[in-house]
Amino acid sequence: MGLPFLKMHGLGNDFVVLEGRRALLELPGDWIRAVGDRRTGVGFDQLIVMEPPSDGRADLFMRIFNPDGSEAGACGNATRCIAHLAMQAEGRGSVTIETLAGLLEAVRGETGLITVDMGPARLDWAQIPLAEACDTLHVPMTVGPLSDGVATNMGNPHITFFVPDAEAVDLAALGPIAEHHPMLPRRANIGLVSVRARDHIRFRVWERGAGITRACGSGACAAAVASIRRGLTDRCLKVSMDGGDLTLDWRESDGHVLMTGPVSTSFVGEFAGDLALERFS
Ligand SMILES: N[C@@H](CCC[C@H](N)C(=O)O)C(=O)O
Repeated sequence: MGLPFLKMHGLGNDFVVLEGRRALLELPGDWIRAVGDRRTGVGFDQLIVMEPPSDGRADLFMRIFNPDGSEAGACGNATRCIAHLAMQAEGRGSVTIETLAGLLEAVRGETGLITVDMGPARLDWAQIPLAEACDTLHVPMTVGPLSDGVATNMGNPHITFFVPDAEAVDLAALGPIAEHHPMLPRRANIGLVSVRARDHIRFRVWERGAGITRACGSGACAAAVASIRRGLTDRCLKVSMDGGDLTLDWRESDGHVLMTGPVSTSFVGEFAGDLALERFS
C-alpha cells in the first residue's frame, strides 16, 4: 500500500508532510534517513507527521524529524504549513497545534500570511540546555571566528553568533563543529546574524540534524530575541534569510515570540515503501 505525502515549504525550508491521524505511522530511522537524503530520496529539511492531539485544546499534534533521524521539539516554518492545512480543512482562521514543546496558536491574517505564537523564549542556561552554568547572553564557546554567542531555547536549542558579514562566514565548515560543541549536550541549531538596521537583520542558519537550510523559523525567533537582548534592534523586526523574510515580534507583555510568514505547497506524492501501519481502533 502506498503512503501519500505532501511536499511543502516555508521560505524554501522544505518538508515532507505525512497524515498520521487515522493510522499510527511507525517510521523506522533508516527509512527517515533514506527519504531525507536528497541523493536517495525525495529529500526534506524536516519530515512532519500529523497525529491526533493528546491535549483536548489542540487541533492536532505535529511530530518533527530531521533528515538524520533525530526528533525536534519545534519547527517554525513547518508550523505555519501545518496550520495552513488545518485551517483550510476546517474552513477556519485559527488553529492550535500541539508539539513536543507545547501548544502553539496560529492565525491567518488578511494578507494570507500566517502568524504563529511560538511561545516564550527560554533563556536560562539549563533550559537551552548548556553543559555548564553561564550567562546565555555571552556563551563561553568559540569555533574559529565565531565566539560570544547568545543561547535561546524556542522549543529547540539555538546559538546565535553576531558577525559583521554573515555571507563571508564558511558556515558549511563551521556549522557542524559548532553543532557538536561540548557546551551543547543536545547539540544546537547555529545561527549567524548581521544587523542591518534597528528593525532588520540578515540571518543564515546551520540546522541541527539537517545542515544549511534556506530558512529556519525557530532560528529566526532565536536570532530576533538575541538581537533584542543585546540592544541591537527593536522588538519588532524583519529577519532576512536565503529563502526570504519573516516578521518577528518579541511581545513584551508575556515574552512570547510571534512569527509571521508565508506557506507554499510544492507537490503531492506517494511512497511505495513497505511501512508498518498500525490502525487506530
Ligand atoms: N526548520 C525548523 C527547525 C527544525 C528543527 C531543528 N533542525 C532542530 O533540530 O531543532 C524551523 O523552521 O524552525
